[in-house]
Amino acid sequence: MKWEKLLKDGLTGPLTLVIMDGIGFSERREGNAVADAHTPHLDWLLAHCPHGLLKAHGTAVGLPSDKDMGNSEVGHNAMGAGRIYAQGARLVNEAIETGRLFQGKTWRHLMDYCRENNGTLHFIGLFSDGNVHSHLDHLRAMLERAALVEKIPRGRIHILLDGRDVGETSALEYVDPFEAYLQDLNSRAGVDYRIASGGGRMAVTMDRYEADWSMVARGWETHVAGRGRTFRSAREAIETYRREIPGIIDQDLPPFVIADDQGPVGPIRDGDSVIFFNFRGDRAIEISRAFEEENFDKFQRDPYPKVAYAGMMEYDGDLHIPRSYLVEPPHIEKTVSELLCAQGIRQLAISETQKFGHVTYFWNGNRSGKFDPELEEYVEVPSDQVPFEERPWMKAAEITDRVVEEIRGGRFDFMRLNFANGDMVGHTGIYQAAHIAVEAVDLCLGRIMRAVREAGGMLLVTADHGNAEEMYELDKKTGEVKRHADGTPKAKTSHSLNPVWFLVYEPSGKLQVRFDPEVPDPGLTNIAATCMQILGVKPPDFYDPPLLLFAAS
Ligand SMILES: O=C(O)[C@@H](CO)OP(=O)(O)O
Ligand SMILES: [Mn+2]
Ligand SMILES: [Mn+2]
Repeated sequence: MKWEKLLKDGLTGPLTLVIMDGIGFSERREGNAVADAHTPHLDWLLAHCPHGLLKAHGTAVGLPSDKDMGNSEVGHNAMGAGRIYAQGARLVNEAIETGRLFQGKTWRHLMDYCRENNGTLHFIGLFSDGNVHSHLDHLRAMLERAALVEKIPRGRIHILLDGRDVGETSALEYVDPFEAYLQDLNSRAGVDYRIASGGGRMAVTMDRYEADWSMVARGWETHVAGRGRTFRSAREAIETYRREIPGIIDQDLPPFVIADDQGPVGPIRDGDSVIFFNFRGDRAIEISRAFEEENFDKFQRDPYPKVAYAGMMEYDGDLHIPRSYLVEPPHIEKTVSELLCAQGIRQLAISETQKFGHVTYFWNGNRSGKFDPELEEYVEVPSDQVPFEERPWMKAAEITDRVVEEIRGGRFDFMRLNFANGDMVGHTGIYQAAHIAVEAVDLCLGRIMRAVREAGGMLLVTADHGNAEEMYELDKKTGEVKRHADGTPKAKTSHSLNPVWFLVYEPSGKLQVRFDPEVPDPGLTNIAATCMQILGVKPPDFYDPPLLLFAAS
């Protein structure tokens, strides 16, 4: 029993932290699947328990500006690290602005390799300015450098269409200006740079947590082999697929290969250099492994060209994936799990596949290993392999089964879990499904509340960023809901800028919990110290302060 502090305060059960992925708070009712859903448990907590709102986007989570929405990586990093770290988006900006990116040995090697082999320079990555996984400004800065300064004669760009961090059918708003930009660059620099292949980010290449390797295999066929349905241009591919598959949104667009009279314009061959320009790791690890691992058994790589490969960042600091990268990632040290392990606190982390790495790898500062296998258990419930609007309940019930069992069993002092529903279903843009997703989470919350009450433990409920509470596009200037010509609202598939709840359920009432009004600008980074405080471990001074006060302490 490690809950000495909890016991002293009169608690007899563990501390449980529920992260409702993508369930933020907004006062707006229209398009708000959280406010609209039947959520008696959330409502009860809001009516009877101490609660407050936390900042979960922008500079509060280490992003370049407050115009940047939150996301799972930065949200879980912030929760687990207890303080703000400058995140990938910001670090890449700085590396480009100072020119450091182009002076490093990785960039030099990529340039030399394709120059010496008379090879082509390839870029693969998420093609938008969403700033969650990538930013087009980074791509353009590298293209410019390669063309004008390095004078690499041939460049090929493999574009993963977004529609998940930006408007759901916005692909052409990126493709058209980019084609014009390439044309201008080609004539200014006397080079031949072209879009070579692509596809929706949920159809090819950007799988995560090994949920579906076939996505990466399809990406390999498309970008590397140059095999697949061919089109004259990316625009033609997008327009054709939209016509053929009514209602399709960008993230799901099938793969396409660009070909001219000579055939595919940009398969990847021996002697080429390849840059995967996403800075975020989860969806970049599998394709990086496919390029780098000699012995690779996830799919047949045909062909497997000999190339110089680099990622924008190191995506996994434990496993060192990829071996070469352009920008140092944030070095997140002394995360809360590590500090709690040092005090012998037994911890469970659990989610389903889609968010498993979020409560482990992201929470632990982008590390895939455990700090102390004796004290920690990580549980992954396999996710369904279906479009999530078809099963909006996802694996919430299975996660809850295990959590309830562990609350009763008393094997852990601290448990953290992530419910994927609000986010994964929110990203589909399908309102009815998001509504059901939120209700599924609330139903499970009720079960966890009961278990916590019976065990005499304590429960914290929060989220990593918003999504399901804002399911319609809003006009940036007027704040009004955007509409199609027929008057129906335009679906929004991305995260939001909204804050998230922090709810405290201490059913015994013995702790007399209240929020500390002195805490300035409460945000996700305050959660780590709050958990430590409840568990009786003094948070370090470099953590942002705990949120709560206890009359009993
Ligand atoms: O699906 C993802 O990769 C992102 C959105 O780009 O969502 P989250 O940050 O919630 O994982
Ligand atoms: Mn998330
Ligand atoms: Mn998301």
